[in-house]
Amino acid sequence: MTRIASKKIIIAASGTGGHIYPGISLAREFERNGYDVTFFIGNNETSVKILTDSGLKYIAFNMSGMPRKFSFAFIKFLFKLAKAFLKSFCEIKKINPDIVIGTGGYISVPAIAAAGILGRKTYIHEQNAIPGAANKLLAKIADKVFVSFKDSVKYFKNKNVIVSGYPVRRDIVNVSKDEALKNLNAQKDIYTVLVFGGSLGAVKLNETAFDALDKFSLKEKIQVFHITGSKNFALISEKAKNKKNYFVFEYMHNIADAYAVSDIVICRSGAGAVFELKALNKPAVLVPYPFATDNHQFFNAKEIEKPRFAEVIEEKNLNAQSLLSAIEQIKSSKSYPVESKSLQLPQETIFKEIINV
Ligand SMILES: CC(=O)N[C@H]1[C@@H](OP(=O)(O)OP(=O)(O)OC[C@H]2O[C@@H](n3ccc(=O)[nH]c3=O)[C@H](O)[C@@H]2O)O[C@H](CO)[C@@H](O)[C@@H]1O
Repeated sequence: MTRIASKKIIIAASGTGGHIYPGISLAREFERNGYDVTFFIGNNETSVKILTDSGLKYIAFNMSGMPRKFSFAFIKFLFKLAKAFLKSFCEIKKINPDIVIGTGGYISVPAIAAAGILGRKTYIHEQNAIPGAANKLLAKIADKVFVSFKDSVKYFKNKNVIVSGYPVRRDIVNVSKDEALKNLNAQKDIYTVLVFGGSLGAVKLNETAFDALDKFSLKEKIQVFHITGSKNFALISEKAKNKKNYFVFEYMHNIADAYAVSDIVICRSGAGAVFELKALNKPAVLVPYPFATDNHQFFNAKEIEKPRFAEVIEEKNLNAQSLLSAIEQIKSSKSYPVESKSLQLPQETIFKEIINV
């Protein structure tokens, strides 16, 4: 067993919470073990907002997602990619880590490629049931590939692939309900619903959830925490302004508290949400984002639909009535199976796999 000597690592992650939070979980695990962590992120609003709140060091790159069609925007993207590669190369030489980890988003591509050329150990984590284009490409050069889902091993042929699971943040699993109730100034013993549409929000889900919960509140006393994202925060806040026990947020850095107090969650099925719900054994209504690459959110949702933690509604079938029925179905079902929890968090598994080479 050879131990890696340098106590510095770089984590490249960008774009959405689903890519960045697993990077943060890994960063915390490396920090716990005395490592100095620097993030490479894209300079988009979500990435900067999450990293600033985390207090972790980061370097922002001028990068955005790859346009799907060949166009002027695509040529601009290639230009930015080349610049990001050069910048990654220089920053990796300066910081001098032995390890570079990519947890997704296009920033992983220049970071892992430059690290590979500089002879550093490189690792990637794929969150989704069906891998994205960037990770399929990077798997060809990375030393190891970590995946959340057992079924996604098949997409990485001839590679050193490890099923680690999704590194859910420690605070999400550790927060106590009493503490969370206090932090949110929430009521105890009242049916509590958390609504959110992934890290970027979801307009149709927001509006339909509001209407379904409006009907539900005529039959049941409920309390709602609704995270809207920026696009229709103003609209949902306006609709909810005269409603009792209906709290609207644009974004919640302390979503752990909202999970802890809720009896049911209505959300998209990004890998982050699915594995957080799984870790908490929390019943949910999932509405997969229909335009996710290869419909991966639908397949993510299967992870908790099969053991019946969740009702899944495809967006084409989403309306206030179908959502209300799913909520009522879950509320009346007493027996959601409780999974035994693994004692080792995925970030601990990944840390050990990387360090004990
Ligand atoms: C639209 C899109 O392409 N979404 C993708 C994006 O997910 P996206 O980031 O939208 O959704 P995920 O569910 O994977 O992750 C969201 C994360 O943000 C956190 N959160 C959210 C709202 C909030 O107010 N506070 C907060 O902390 C959640 O707890 C979760 O950890 O990356 C995921 C992982 O690759 C993919 O599965 C998704 O398909």
